[in-house]
Amino acid sequence: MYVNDGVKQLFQTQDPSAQTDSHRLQLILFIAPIAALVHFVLIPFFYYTGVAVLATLNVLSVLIWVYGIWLSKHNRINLAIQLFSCEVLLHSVVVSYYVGPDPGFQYYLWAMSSFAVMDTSCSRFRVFISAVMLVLIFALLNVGVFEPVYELTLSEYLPYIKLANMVIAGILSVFAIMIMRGFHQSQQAELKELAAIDSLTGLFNRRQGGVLLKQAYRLALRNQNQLTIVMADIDRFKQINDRYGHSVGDTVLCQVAETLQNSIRKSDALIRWGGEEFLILLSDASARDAEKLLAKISPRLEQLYAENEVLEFPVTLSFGVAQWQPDESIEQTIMCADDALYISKQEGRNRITLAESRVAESV
Ligand SMILES: Nc1nc2c(ncn2[C@@H]2O[C@H](COP(=O)(O)OP(=O)(O)OP(=O)(O)O)[C@@H](O)[C@H]2O)c(=O)[nH]1
Repeated sequence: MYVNDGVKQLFQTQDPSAQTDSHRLQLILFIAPIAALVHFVLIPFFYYTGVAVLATLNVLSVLIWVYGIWLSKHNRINLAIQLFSCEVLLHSVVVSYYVGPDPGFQYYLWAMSSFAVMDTSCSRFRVFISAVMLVLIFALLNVGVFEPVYELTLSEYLPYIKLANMVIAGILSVFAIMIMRGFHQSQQAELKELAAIDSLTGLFNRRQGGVLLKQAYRLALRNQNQLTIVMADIDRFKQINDRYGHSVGDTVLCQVAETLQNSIRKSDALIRWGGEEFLILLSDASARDAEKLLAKISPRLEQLYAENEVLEFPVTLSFGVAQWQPDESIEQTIMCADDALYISKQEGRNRITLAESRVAESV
């Protein structure tokens, strides 16, 4: 698996609309079956309490909620939400008209207002107005704007029905907000990750590299640990791009990144520093330790070339190594590693150069 596979997956789930849809679908798949079940239970209730019109209305409601589930599963979530809003509105008004506000069916309008704002097909203003309308209609029904046409025969159960409706509607409303909270949190986590990761290779990007370098520097300063910086650069990478095209160049970059990643310890950090340049941050390691570690990389790259059917020459890397000295800043160490890398390039590439002044001190 390439190092960047994880990031590719990240990008696949990164489409914000796809993410919103998965959260809205999750919400619908929780709410709609409950709503359909409640309506289903109400069919015999209204039938035996003598309000046949409401029994029929509940049959229609069950069908609407089931159809809404089908629509949602077929990527028509906004239409499903609009349909649910209309159903709840119609149901609340008709039930209040026939039996008044006492059974508390109008509370579903209140819950629906937080659900209706999830319709992303309309402007924010329209969605806001629709949700506020639902709340206003709830308020009107709740104060008893209609004189009930029927008197329910099981009126002694009305307080319990009202209680159940209030609790169910309230929980649905809380659940809707919880889903949106989860969505917001997962988006924040992904944004944080995207800000730190290079999209091609899946390595830390230069921005995050700066943060890691500072952390490692402070730790080394406090604990008097060794710290070594390696600058690595792919040799004649332009030729690879020019000869085989940019996408092969990208693949080579990812393969090199993966080889480097597999060659360092988990406690070390590999950063994509520039186009075809990498920075390796080795904690608790001297320049000599780094040299030994880097010596293992060339054979691994050669092996990669042997397995590659496109490239006609092996990919090689030039390295510059500098061990941090307690009296210098981390920027100075990076500059030394960069100078050492320059020497590697000057001397013919595919080699490791240790920053001169530090080698004697580090052995
Ligand atoms: N495919 C690909 N190419 C890149 C990327 N970033 C930088 N490059 C290319 O890397 C090449 C770097 O070329 P140079 O700076 O001349 O270095 P080089 O050819 O490796 O030569 P030396 O470093 O001197 O060995 C340029 O052609 C850039 O376009 C990338 O993300 N993908």
